[in-house]
Amino acid sequence: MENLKKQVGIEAAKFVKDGMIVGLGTGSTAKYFVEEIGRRVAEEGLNIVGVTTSNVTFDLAQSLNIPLKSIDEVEYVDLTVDGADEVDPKYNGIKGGGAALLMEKIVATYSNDCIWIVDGSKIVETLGKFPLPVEVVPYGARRLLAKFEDKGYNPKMRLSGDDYLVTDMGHYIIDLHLEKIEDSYALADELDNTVGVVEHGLFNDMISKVIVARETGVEILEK
Ligand SMILES: O=C[C@H](O)[C@H](O)[C@H](O)COP(=O)(O)O
Repeated sequence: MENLKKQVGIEAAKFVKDGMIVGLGTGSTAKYFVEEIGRRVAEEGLNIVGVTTSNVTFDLAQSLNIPLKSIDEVEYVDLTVDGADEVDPKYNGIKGGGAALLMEKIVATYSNDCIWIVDGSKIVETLGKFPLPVEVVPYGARRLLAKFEDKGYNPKMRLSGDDYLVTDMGHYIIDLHLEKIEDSYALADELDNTVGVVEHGLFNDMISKVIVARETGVEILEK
């Protein structure tokens, strides 16, 4: 599995060219992409600026001496490469398994192009088996939990040890165990309009390509 993740990380780095502003994703797959960019900066003199999507990725990129700016210091990002938890045939997906969805979605929103890197197990017919992360403000989080419960969304507060997990942006995560998302656009609209929800892990129409690693080889799926 690690080998598959590494393969797609390295493959995605081939889309990065000199002079680009590059969104650096988060997670166990995106880590290999960031490491490959770090290698190219060090060994090939690749000249890019990275924009990170979490504190973990910031620390990794900084340790690799990748020049960094925050999303507020750039007008746009040329290309963002990130992992995903599930991807459907419309190239919509679920992200946020690692609790980084808010920064990831902000960086993706200002990116001219986004690529996801996944192993074959993440490609699904219908989204929803993977619990959908919803980032919420702490104030009123239990009320929101009850509201989602009433809707039959099977919500669970995400924990870190015995406490609620706190995201890099200081929020909580409620995971919706939906099993099946019939209409990811309708659900995204509903969550976008729910008071107390800061962001959710449905990423609709945000990417151009998925690079998939399987035991049989790497495949690039283009929208
Ligand atoms: O919050 C985390 C991100 O959305 C990750 O990109 C996603 O969870 C996939 O992570 P991994 O590559 O570790 O499966």
